[in-house]
Amino acid sequence: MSGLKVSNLSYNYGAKTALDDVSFELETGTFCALLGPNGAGKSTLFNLLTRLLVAQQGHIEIAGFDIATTPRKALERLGIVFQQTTLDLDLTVRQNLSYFAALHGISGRDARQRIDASLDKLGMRERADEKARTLNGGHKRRAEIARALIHNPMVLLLDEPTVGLDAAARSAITNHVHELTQEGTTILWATHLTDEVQPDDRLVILHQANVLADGIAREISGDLPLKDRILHLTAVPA
Ligand SMILES: Nc1ncnc2c1ncn2[C@@H]1O[C@H](COP(=O)(O)OP(=O)(O)OP(=O)(O)O)[C@@H](O)[C@H]1O
Repeated sequence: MSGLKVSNLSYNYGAKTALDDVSFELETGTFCALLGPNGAGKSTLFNLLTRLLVAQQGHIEIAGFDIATTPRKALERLGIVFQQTTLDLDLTVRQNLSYFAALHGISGRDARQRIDASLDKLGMRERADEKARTLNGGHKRRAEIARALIHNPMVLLLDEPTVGLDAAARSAITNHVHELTQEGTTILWATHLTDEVQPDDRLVILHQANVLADGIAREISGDLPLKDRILHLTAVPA
């Protein structure tokens, strides 16, 4: 079954083409890294996937629902972690998640159970009653990812979720997010850091509005380290 399907997607800002006939499809439970240098079109793609922008050409299906013709059904199945932190720093982790659950019409015991389950998935249950302000950067991100899981999305988008974090925090987060695929969650992880891509990950490389490569990371790398392969493909440091 298809988790996320992007077909012939194009988007222009006036004369500037940000995406040009972009297509890829992720089976349910796939972890896909979306790699691209600055300006490749990653933010535009994410804005189209979340319907902040409306596609001028092409189609997007989330868990089988077309975002243009069945937007509510499609967006209900989508979770998103933005690049900038959106936690309320004066609330505890649990309060942040409760607020989000309420926005989705989830309350009472159901909300408590979902919050605990989401925090467990990110190894954050013991931090539930700490104020978001007191968390380090890695734990803040983990709390945000847990929050994005409360409504059990089938597809989770993460926009450069590890920016500014140290190597240990980055690795903890990438490992937790990889584990989510075991329950069938489809992940699209935008990054410009090749060391966040694991050899068995699906990898889509975006460059100058086009899909430059799409496949399993180890196969795209071939006999070169991934960083060098991308340099070779784009002639731009990744
Ligand atoms: N509002 C806009 N008006 C005009 N051009 C834009 C606008 N937003 C983005 N662009 C251009 O579209 C192209 C793709 O931009 P986009 O932000 O999607 O890339 P990106 O891969 O997300 O880059 P970054 O990592 O720097 O955010 C770039 O050339 C950018 O300059």
